[in-house]
Amino acid sequence: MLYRLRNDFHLSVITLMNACAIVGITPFAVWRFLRGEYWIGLIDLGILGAIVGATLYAWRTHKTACTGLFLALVPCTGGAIAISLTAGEVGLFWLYPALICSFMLTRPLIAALLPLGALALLILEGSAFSSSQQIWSFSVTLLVVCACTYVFARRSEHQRNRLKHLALLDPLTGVSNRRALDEALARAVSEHERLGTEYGLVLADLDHFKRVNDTHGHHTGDRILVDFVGVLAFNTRRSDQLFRFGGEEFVILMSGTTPNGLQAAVEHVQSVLRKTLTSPSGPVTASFGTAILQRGESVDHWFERADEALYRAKSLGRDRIVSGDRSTSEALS
Ligand SMILES: Nc1nc2c(ncn2[C@@H]2O[C@H](COP(=O)(O)OP(=O)(O)OP(=O)(O)O)[C@@H](O)[C@H]2O)c(=O)[nH]1
Repeated sequence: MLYRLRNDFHLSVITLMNACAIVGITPFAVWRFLRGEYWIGLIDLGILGAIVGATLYAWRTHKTACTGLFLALVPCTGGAIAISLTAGEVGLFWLYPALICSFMLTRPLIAALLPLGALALLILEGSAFSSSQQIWSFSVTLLVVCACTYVFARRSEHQRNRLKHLALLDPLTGVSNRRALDEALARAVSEHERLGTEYGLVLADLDHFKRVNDTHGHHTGDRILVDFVGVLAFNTRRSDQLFRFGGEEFVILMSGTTPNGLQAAVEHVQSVLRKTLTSPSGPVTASFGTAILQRGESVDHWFERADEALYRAKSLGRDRIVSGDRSTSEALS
């Protein structure tokens, strides 16, 4: 539970809003009932019920984007409109917290349009305002708050996306990192189980890379890693996904592939590497371990088979492809 709260920004905002709603709206609902204002008390309870229900839905289904939109639209904006129409000008103040919550729950543009739409509706209906001066001052303050919050929300959305991007990319080669690989492998296994999509895994590791680093320095090593990634990326399909697993080891996740297709794809990459990848002292080669995802197989077992195949490719002399799908070790040079 704590893990999900820490790692899912939208779920944490929805849960926080739920907690604030319970603490903030319940006393108002009780107070309204005690004063005999049953309609407003019922609206408060309706808002509370919608927020609690939507929060439970988000926790169960992981559908935080549509839950956020629902919360911004129905309990926040709809609730603020209902309170304003029932309670008059004192209810108008609820549009401000509704506005702030909408920006936390959904995309900035939608969040900006919701309070403006609510304001237009309330002005047209007219009963919530006591004078035209009040309409002007309320409209101007709401517009100012809306514009400032929009700018702030756009900036923080941009920064959040950038952080997410950086957290999943390897800074040297620009390909996805190990964290992204873990997510992609879990997705592949689940899709294989649900839809039967075939997946192939390729572990590619540069041969004697330590020697290259020791002889020519880390700058040359880095350049070779970048060239290696270029060959892997440009000689596989656009639908194939490339990851840096660590050091000089990379992973290619291929979808919709058969054992023969996987073998042919890796042979093609290997032949291009043999012709193009060089260090100042000569060609640089790579070893490959491959494995096709089997029915009912876990991520760990699938990865282990490809890793063992790579280990065999290294011990058989390097610069070769070994498949982890065959019961007997088969090495192709
Ligand atoms: N330049 C550079 N070197 C790296 C980077 N990450 C890991 N390495 C180096 O990669 C080398 C890996 O060495 P080993 O694990 O012994 O592998 P190897 O020398 O390629 O030997 P085999 O894999 O058995 O063929 C080490 O020297 C690491 O320092 C990096 O980002 N840049």
